[in-house]
Amino acid sequence: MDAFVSRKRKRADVSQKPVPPPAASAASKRISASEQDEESTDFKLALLASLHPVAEETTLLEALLASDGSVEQASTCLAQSTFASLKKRSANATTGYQSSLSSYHVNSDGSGPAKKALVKKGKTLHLFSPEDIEQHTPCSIIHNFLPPQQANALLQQLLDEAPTYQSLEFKLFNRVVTSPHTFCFYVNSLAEAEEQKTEYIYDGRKVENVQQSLPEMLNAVPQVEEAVNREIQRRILDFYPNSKKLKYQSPHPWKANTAFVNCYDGPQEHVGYHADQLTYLGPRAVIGSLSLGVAREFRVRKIHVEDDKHRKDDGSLADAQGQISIHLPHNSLLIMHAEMQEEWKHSIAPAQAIDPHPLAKNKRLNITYRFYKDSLHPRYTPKCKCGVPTVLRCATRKKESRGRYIWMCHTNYVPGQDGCSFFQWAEFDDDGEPPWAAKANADQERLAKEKPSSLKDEKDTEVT
Ligand SMILES: O=C(O)CCC(=O)C(=O)O
Ligand SMILES: [Fe+2]
Repeated sequence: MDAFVSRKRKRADVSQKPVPPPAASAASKRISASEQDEESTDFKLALLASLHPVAEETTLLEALLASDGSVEQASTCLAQSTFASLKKRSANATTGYQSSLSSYHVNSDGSGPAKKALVKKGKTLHLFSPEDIEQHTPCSIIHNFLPPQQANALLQQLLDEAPTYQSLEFKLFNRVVTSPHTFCFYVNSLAEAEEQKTEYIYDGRKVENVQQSLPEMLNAVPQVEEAVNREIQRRILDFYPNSKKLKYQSPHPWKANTAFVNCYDGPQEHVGYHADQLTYLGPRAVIGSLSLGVAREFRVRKIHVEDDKHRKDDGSLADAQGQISIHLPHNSLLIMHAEMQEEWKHSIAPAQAIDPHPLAKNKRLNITYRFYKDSLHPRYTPKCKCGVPTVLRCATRKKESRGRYIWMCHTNYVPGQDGCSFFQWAEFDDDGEPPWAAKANADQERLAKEKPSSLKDEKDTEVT
């Protein structure tokens, strides 16, 4: 979500290409430009999707290509319906009907993740069962996760708060465009909320609206942590080469110390394809995502290396594979595993029809529990030439740099300000810790000792 939000705020003139840094080496320039191009296409698609919520993503992409990358021109074509292949989004059946992969002649023998692309370009494969989902995507799912009454109590607390959630507004061609859903950011204590507001940077600036997690959100934390840690271990044993954790994946227990809550009110509210920002999570991050209320489709697609095999005749990058749709019913916990953010993109698709939920009516509430690492606090991460802590990105498109991490200037995202295009390769040890981790941990231990014991208990007592 955070990464998607960043793209939308990036700049009003989205057709403008980012300028490469003057002091960078030629190789670095290529990598930076490639990564930013990829970002800018997704950004443009996200803008177009918010302006034309019923158009298919392939239609948006075609309109963008036909308009030489100009969002304004593509939007005009789409609005006038002059774009020859303008299609309405296909009517998704209401989410939640069971179907089986056997109808696709897929052999799921449980011997690790499926290697071959099983869904063709332009097609959507719908998955419902936990076995199919973990075989063919980097996710696992637990249905009926919380005891039903606990899930309803949590949903009710979020529904009470949802009217205060905000959608982001950004300017496009002198129009104010609104993000196609609302959200709120939560941390586990008031002290942490204060720290987020004063020390952390999002989209190149501080954020004002950080809330303390609701009692039922905190109540669910031990269950979420237990399930996510169990699923991480199972994933490693059953799916990773030699049953070993991935390089850069943390060997330590996963904790849920922050949460983004998204509210999708009605079938058209959605979030476009994105990968979550890794700046405070670090490489190979795991995310626990709890869905409540109306069932919706979570779509995933693999990011492909930019090579001739994946190039279309016009030079643009084709999606060699279609998308996979994971159906997320009320009270399901989806775990996005360590290979997800670097290698795949995800979205919540608009729906033509939904089944109203008895409590939530047309709303879906989603909590993405995340683990912010102390060692990636912005006091430690590199600052760009603008003096702002940088954003962590993973190179995905170029074969020669795929999988490498980069610290980049964040200030591009501040409206009215140009960034400095700073970037620097990011180094991590095998466990995903940056070179300054030992100092950060020592600081943490010192702070914990200095903290009066009344403050140490704060998390347990200050929830109202
Ligand atoms: O609503 C969802 O399930 C996904 C939300 C999401 O992708 C995000 O918060 O980054
Ligand atoms: Fe996301």
